[in-house]
Amino acid sequence: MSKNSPNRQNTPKPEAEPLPPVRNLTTLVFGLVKPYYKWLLIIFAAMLAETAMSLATPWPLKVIIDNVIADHRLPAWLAWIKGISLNEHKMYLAALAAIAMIVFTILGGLASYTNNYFTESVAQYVANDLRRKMYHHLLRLSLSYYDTHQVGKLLSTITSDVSTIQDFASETLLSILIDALTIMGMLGLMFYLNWDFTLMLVGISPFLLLFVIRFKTAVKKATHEVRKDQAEMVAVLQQGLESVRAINAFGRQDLEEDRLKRVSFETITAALKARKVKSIISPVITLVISVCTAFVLWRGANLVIAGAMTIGSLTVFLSYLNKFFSPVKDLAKMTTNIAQALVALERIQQILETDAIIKQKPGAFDPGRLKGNIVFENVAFAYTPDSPVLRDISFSIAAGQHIGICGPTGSGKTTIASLIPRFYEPDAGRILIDGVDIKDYNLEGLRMQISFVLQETVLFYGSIQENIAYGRPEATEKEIISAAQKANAHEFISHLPQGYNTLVGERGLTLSGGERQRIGIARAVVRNSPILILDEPTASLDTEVEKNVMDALENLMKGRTVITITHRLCNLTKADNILVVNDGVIAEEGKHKELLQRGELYAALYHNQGEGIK
Ligand SMILES: Nc1ncnc2c1ncn2[C@@H]1O[C@H](COP(=O)(O)OP(=O)(O)OP(=O)(O)O)[C@@H](O)[C@H]1O
Repeated sequence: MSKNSPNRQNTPKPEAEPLPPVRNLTTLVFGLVKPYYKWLLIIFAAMLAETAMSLATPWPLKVIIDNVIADHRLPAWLAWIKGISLNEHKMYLAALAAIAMIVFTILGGLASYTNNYFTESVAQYVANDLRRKMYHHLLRLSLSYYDTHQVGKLLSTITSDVSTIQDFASETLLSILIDALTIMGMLGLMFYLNWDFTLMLVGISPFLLLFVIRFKTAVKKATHEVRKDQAEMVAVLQQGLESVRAINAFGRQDLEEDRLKRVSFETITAALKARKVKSIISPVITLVISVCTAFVLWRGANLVIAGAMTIGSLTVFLSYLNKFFSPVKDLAKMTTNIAQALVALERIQQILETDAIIKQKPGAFDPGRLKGNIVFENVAFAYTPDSPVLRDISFSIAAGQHIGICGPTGSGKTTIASLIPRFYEPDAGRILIDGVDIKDYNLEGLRMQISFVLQETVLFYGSIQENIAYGRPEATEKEIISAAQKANAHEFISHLPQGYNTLVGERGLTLSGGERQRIGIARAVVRNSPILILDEPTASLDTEVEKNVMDALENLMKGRTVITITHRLCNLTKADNILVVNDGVIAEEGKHKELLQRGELYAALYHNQGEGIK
């Protein structure tokens, strides 16, 4: 069975998810925002301006209360107004305070606009970079990674976790910084207005902070659970929708719905648990705030009566008090967002840190066009350490030879072929092409020399033309048409509504199995690589269609080294050599007739097929 078969993809796989070290998160974040440092500088300047304006807003009120309504001494910076007569200077002051209020608001608004716009830009671009970085990485991982990771969960990280980071960067992060700046500015001004009140506030803050930090750990743990369950849910949905044909065929909609029901309920339970933890923070902080405000009101009233404080100062103080606790409260609420962002970052980091990459040797070189001489020397391989699939495989194929690989199902035929383009690495032994270990070639160059026609040809969404040219995008229209002719596909393509421009693949026109295979063959013709691997290319076709596809394959095979994996032994009668694989070793080797005469495994397989599948 080919590795791309839906059955294999749909088997739920165990998933190990160790958390990455947090120190690497800083490196990740730093690397992500570094390209946008100019925007960050603009954001920072705008943030300072916004904070300054927010701090300045209550001061006109103080001037009105203390210097216009009451007769307090003018502060030094307003002394120049004194020259004007008393009544006039009061009107002057009132107008000035009113204008100042408007100016502060306008400047604050402008700063906030700049802030928001640039922060959103940074967030969008960082999310874009993250998505692309992850996709880039995922597309280059060894196929063994996908044997143990569900695609649905990966999808969930690329979409949901990246959006969490984006929202955090565009909304929460900005607020946290503004809040922190505001708190610092306010503390300074509050000390200036009345230091003993301020000391009291500062005294409470560490307790609040401790409380918030203590809860952050709990919230983060709960958030982790929620995200895990959500990803599980996406995996179930993705698997179900992808297999909708099989589900309908077996009438097992109920089973799939039950699967979703289970994970969906698990998500609810985890989300409610997380909410329970989060909900404690807000009421506790509100209580602390109201106790402080009550104290300031009581003590402030006493001070004003005793003449130790002006009403205007008390008003500014109260307004700051309100403002002081609002960022503190926000910061507490943001604990949740911070926890969510950290969890998302960790999940992203986990993907980016996976080094299940086929390693490129230093000095690996592009082989250029190979002749196609293939040698396996004592190759052993296992997908999982405790169950070896290939044990000691040695064979050689001369350039231009056509060899067949057959054997009972599950004996390791497809695995042998997967090692040649290095989809997986052998655990022992080596593979040479044209006398050089394939590890010495760079991956891209090596893979360029190999074409596949598999049991099912995957069509990508796009035109037939693009699909044929998938393995060599620079192919000309003439080359594409000539390839389609060699693949016996030109005729049916010409009859399609838009010919070579007809859209196929998901949401496009559906082609029959035989038509898809011929597109697959045309694709291999266009790629024109010296090594060709055919893995059961006609297994899913009926005899009539198979003949047509076989003719096309004959055209494709000319002048190339070809490895044909097949159960239909009658397709191997012309092969230069046949390897009969059994239980991870080569049990027999020879030409069709020789193997039949020998009367062992090959002969048994051949006769088991009733010699009929001819
Ligand atoms: N991705 C994988 N992860 C784990 N085990 C795998 C994987 N692919 C194949 N195997 C196992 O390795 C063994 C050999 O599989 P392989 O597909 O190479 O056999 P095959 O001879 O091509 O089988 P078939 O004739 O059914 O296509 C089987 O036992 C199979 O279950």
